[in-house]
Amino acid sequence: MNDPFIVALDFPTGEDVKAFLRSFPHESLFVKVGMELYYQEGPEIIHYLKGQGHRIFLDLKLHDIPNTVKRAMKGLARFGVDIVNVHAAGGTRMMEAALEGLEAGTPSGARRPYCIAVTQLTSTSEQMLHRELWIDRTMEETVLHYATLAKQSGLDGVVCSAKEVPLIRKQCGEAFLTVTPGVRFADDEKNDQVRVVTPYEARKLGASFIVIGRSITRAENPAAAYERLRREWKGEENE
Ligand SMILES: O=C(O)c1cc(=O)[nH]c(=O)n1[C@@H]1O[C@H](COP(=O)(O)O)[C@@H](O)[C@H]1O
Repeated sequence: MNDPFIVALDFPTGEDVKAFLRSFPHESLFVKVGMELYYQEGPEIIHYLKGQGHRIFLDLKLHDIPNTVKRAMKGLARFGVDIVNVHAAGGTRMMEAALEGLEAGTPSGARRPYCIAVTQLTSTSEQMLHRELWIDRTMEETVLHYATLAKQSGLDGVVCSAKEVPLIRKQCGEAFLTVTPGVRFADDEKNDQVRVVTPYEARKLGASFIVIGRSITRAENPAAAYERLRREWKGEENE
């Protein structure tokens, strides 16, 4: 079944990943490999997960000068992952370069990975935006502006909070992907996340995919937590 859920495999080793995935012996998941795992295990873990039939969001959040991003993306395109990302704050020329690299590196006959841009991290509050980052606009205006830049650069979508999805859909169209972390069950700790919604709220707001980590990966019974996610997404467990 193709669930719109991307499970963040934020683990320090491949062994931890394998132990976690033993809870899902018959499932092809959509998983996210981020910095913690990739910086330890490298391309090997990508090949392993692909070999197990999982779809992959390789979340390395590239943010550098256009030439560097282009060349890095050219190499990443060879892995055959489904989604990669950059920071929209790198600007339109950097985002265009990311796409050029992906197009150049994708083997002929293969599909280019989707490229999406992080707008504002879901750990960023409105207050932090103004006081610390000196961004003089509201969170919604800022996220919408970055989404527009990503769209103008030819990217396939953005990473944002589900709270911002309705505005982005209106401005950037229904086909533009909205991938939304900062998802928690109502009784979960928020941890370092600030712009948080429940799975049911994310669906109501129109998120294309939700990214969910600790609520599943740190659950006592990950398979049961994943089933709860499926039920909540469908609205079967909401008042
Ligand atoms: O790009 C991301 O995936 C990302 C962007 C963002 O704004 N916020 C965010 O939490 N993430 C990632 O989404 C995952 C969320 O994990 P949990 O907070 O454990 O559900 C982590 O792997 C983060 O690196």
